[in-house]
Amino acid sequence: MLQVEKIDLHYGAAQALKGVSLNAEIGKVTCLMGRNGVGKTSTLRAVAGQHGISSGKIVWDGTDISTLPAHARAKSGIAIVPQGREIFPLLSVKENLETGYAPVKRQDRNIPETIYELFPVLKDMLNRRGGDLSGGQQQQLAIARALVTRPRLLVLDEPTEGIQPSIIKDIGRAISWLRDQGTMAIVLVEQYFEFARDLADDYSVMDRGEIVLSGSGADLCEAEVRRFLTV
Ligand SMILES: Nc1ncnc2c1ncn2[C@@H]1O[C@H](COP(=O)(O)OP(=O)(O)OP(=O)(O)O)[C@@H](O)[C@H]1O
Repeated sequence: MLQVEKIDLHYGAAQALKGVSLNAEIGKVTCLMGRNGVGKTSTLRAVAGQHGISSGKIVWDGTDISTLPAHARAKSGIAIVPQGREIFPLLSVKENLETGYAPVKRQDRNIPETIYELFPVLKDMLNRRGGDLSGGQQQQLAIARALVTRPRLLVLDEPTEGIQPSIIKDIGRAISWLRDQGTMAIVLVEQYFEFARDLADDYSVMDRGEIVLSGSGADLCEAEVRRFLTV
């Protein structure tokens, strides 16, 4: 289980997160919603170790990981699918997947067949360059690369952004299948309300660096959440 406890995060003198708390449990999807610039990505960066926190703590599987570097967090089973996907355009699809090997033990350095079951298009395109894939295919590749690390905490930053509806459906199905395996906690940052609502076991909404609403997906009140999503 992930426990983010009252974290603050600063960029220089600017405070981006104020006392943010968030939990994510194995076998559940926790959705983090909010407008642009409210601190969703900063929260994920803090969890993945890409940016330090100034106070509070981050506990993963009972261990305080607040000061662990990003590569050590990856080794502890935390994988991030970044906003904008950040795949390597000149590497092939297969090579992009293999970049996920870095944090895993030598004997686990293979591409699990389930990845091709979730995203069959990747199998057909293994030798194509990452940069030649459509935006939706790149998003699937970015998720697949995270799965190669055998995560127990999968963190996704706006996976539907700029993606065509048919692929959004495939991604939604994949997230829900991964949740149902009961082996990983999933934190999903999303601005696409219906997508988040349909997947959320738990949700939190941010505004101006703070969590302003949270609860279980079953109790999510659309009007209340949308108040913090519309500009
Ligand atoms: N590297 C950075 N340096 C300085 N300020 C930053 C940096 N990254 C983000 N910020 C600022 O921190 C605040 C929170 O940004 P963050 O990216 O976490 O928000 P977000 O909710 O993820 O938004 P978006 O959906 O646009 O990614 C914003 O005011 C943003 O301008």
